[in-house]
Amino acid sequence: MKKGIIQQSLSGFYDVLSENKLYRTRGRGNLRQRKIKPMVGDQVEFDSPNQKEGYLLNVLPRKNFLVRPPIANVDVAIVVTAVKEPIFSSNLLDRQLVALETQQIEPIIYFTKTDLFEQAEYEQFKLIAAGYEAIGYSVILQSEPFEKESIEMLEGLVSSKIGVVMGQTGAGKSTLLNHLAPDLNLATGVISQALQRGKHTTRKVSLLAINDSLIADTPGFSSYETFDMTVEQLPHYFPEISEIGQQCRFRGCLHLKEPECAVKEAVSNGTIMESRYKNYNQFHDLIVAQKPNYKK
Ligand SMILES: Nc1nc2c(ncn2[C@@H]2O[C@H](COP(=O)(O)OP(=O)(O)OP(=O)(O)O)[C@@H](O)[C@H]2O)c(=O)[nH]1
Ligand SMILES: [Zn+2]
Repeated sequence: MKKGIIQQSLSGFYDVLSENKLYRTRGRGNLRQRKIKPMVGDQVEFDSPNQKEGYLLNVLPRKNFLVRPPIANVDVAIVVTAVKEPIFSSNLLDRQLVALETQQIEPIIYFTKTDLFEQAEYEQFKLIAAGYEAIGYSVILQSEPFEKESIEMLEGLVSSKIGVVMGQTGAGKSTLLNHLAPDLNLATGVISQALQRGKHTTRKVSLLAINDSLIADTPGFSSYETFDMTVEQLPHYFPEISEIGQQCRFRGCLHLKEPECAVKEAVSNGTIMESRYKNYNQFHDLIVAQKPNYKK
């Protein structure tokens, strides 16, 4: 029996990376019976009689997983966010950050397309970037497309980790990956050769060996799923609200209409970004609206 990590999944087959070799495996019936659906990033045990193909025997427990993009056991997520084209949406960014917080995945916010800004717009946007940095997130705001400093900073942040690149369609995910690994073709080439198939396609989630990291390239999205959490949980997924909320008068304050709310105070004095608070309120309302269907 061997151990490995699912690198890619396609129509019932799972490509498993194990000691730098790739095996094409299928799930055994016992996985289906146990209603286990293997996903990219899963640590698995498998049998491979002919050193090339095999059977998945077991999926080891996941430390976390994302639904969109579907991937398990991630340490960091590079949230690729265009400042323009597609237009910047703090709402979409905050949704992704909340999803990552629920799974304790460390976000790295990478802002692209700043070159499409006038100088004044760029200066303005710096305030937004600084706002996210103040929350404690790693933020990379490039001034030239994929300049050396930005790429090196990113390399440092993902070093020896399992990561995922996520973001809206057209945000620049593939372009960023190509800059991160100019030898990407080579790396994926090796993998493809072993399986005798063509070049890697980006329509699916798949893990790529980039320097000393494994990074998943994922298809972009244009909308986002509902919130699988309670309104009481939501504040915990906004680190700054969670922290400042400890000073609210009432325990369990949801920072909405309650008096002597430290969070609302922090919004009015500018310590908490207005856009974050607005999005917090909107997510709260969404959770309330979906409550009838909400199952614990
Ligand atoms: N001007 C400018 N264009 C960029 C930048 N980053 C990416 N682009 C362009 O934006 C377009 C979309 O980039 P992709 O890398 O394909 O975007 P993606 O996020 O992978 O998109 P999907 O595959 O649809 O999810 C391409 O034409 C890129 O050349 C940037 O920083 N500045
Ligand atoms: Zn409060």
